[in-house]
Amino acid sequence: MSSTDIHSQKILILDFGSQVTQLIARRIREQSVYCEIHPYNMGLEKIKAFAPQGIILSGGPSSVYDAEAPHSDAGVYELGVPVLGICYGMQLMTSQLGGKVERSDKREFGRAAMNIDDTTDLFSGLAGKEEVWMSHGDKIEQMPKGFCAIAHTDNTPAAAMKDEKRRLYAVQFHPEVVHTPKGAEILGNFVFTVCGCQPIWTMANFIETEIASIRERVGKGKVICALSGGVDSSVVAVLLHKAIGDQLQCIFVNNGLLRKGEAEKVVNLFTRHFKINLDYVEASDRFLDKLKGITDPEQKRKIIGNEFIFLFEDESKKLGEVEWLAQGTLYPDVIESVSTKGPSAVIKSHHNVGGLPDRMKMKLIEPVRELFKDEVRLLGKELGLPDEVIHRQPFPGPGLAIRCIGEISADRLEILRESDAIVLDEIRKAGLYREIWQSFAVLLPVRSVGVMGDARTYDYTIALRAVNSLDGMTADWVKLPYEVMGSISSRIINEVKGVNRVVYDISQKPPATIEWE
Ligand SMILES: Nc1ncnc2c1ncn2[C@@H]1O[C@H](COP(=O)(O)OP(=O)(O)OP(=O)(O)O)[C@@H](O)[C@H]1O
Ligand SMILES: O=c1[nH]c(=O)c2[nH+]cn([C@@H]3O[C@H](COP(=O)(O)O)[C@@H](O)[C@H]3O)c2[nH]1
Ligand SMILES: NC(=O)CC[C@H](N)C(=O)O
Ligand SMILES: [Mg+2]
Repeated sequence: MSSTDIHSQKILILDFGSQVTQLIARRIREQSVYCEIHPYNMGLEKIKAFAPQGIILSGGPSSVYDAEAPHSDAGVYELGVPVLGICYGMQLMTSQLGGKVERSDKREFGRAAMNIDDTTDLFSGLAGKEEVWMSHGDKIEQMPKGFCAIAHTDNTPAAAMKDEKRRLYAVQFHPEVVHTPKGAEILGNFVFTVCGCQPIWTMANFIETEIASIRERVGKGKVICALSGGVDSSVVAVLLHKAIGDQLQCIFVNNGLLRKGEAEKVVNLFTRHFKINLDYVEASDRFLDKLKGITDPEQKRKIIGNEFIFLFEDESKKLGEVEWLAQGTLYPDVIESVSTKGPSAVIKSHHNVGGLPDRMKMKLIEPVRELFKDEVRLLGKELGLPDEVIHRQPFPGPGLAIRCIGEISADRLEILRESDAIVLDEIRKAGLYREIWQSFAVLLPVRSVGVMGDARTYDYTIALRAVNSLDGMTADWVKLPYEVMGSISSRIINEVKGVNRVVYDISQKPPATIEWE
């Protein structure tokens, strides 16, 4: 093991269903302290076993006085570990420790000016007045015994409170959102000053620890990694290669649904630059044959997902006994599967190599399952991956199939692939590529009339989609400059045979989704 055990210090966040709980984790990790989010009802024994240096109770939509209000084990206040309650977390702490919470007649939503009455610990280094973000309709009517207010607003006499002896702290505002400019400092004060953590959770330490743990688990065994050239699987591949060298076998599948030039780029980078064992599997016909005549989006997704599985089974048989499968599972995937919100409706079956291990009976290696996307990007940088890969916009596993609305054929895919290349080229030229979460073309089955060189055309329509998002869960369309839209449109219509019209998709997610299928 490495000299610094990066998990020796950690903060536990108990989630009460706030939309911004993930941001608490982000703000703490950014300060090089490890933390994990768990559901609010995590048992006390489990909490003790986790051995956190501090516990944070998140916000949430409920009111503590409701019959159904979520409660965590009140034993958390007796562990001798500092606790910070945020919004609902403050209200819960108040009610569990004998104070009073009531519905307020003056709700506070948005920015508020907060007067700080005590700058010794939680607000150390802050001015007398700071801007904070409030979002609550309940208020602390009476603080529990032992507590004193350490900040107030015009509306809220106890905007923050503490019981210094028991090291219990609470804030009514949200320090985790950017609209609280000093929020990160406040969380830093809690983590460093109150909990006594050290900033040891760095990417360099992370790599060292992961490499040691991968070596220990895998021994002399072989590992297969499905590599798409996207950030997640690329980072996993390079990390594994550092740990176990030639015991790693990557598999890259050309399913005929890739973007222009993609296959060449991926193969080049990994075989020439990183010298990683890479099986390039040309499977375009196999996928496109199965997709012939299929127009239903879910059917397309299922066919592609299944075909990936069959193909990996075939490939792994060729490699003999392979015990391990590496995946690029990220932390949001993990959090979502344990969220307090309960099972959500299936909107789309995301093609998922996650279906693979059960059937193949392989054991999983998921080195980035603790990380957020931008942390994976930092890791990629630390591992020496080129910027081009690190900042690549996400590309879905089913690829162009779910952007080719209606029937998929080699001809229609070619129209889409060429149009997509133009979109990305123009977006890059305008210097917008990195600022945008995803930008791409969608080929519609709609044909319309045009006139080109005095002749009538009856051709397809391309929809242009560009969205910004933090995590793909919600998204907004990008206000692209008119000139950029103009040049994309005229280049596609002029250069791609079969298209005579370009439209721009101006829908948000929700209610729309990012991909059209
Ligand atoms: N063409 C492919 N060949 C081999 N594996 C693939 C291919 N496409 C997808 N996969 C596998 O499916 C996983 C999920 O794809 P996903 O798009 O979510 O992640 P990614 O491609 O690694 O990163 P990004 O989200 O940035 O595109 C990948 O990590 C990879 O293991
Ligand atoms: O690996 C993937 N396999 C899939 O089947 C898949 N479907 C959507 N996406 C990506 O997920 C994000 C959200 O997409 P939607 O708003 O369309 O659901 C966006 O970033 C999409 O590109 C996928 N990624
Ligand atoms: N953001 C929150 O945690 C809100 C908590 C509580 N429901 C209130 O409105 O006061
Ligand atoms: Mg991808």
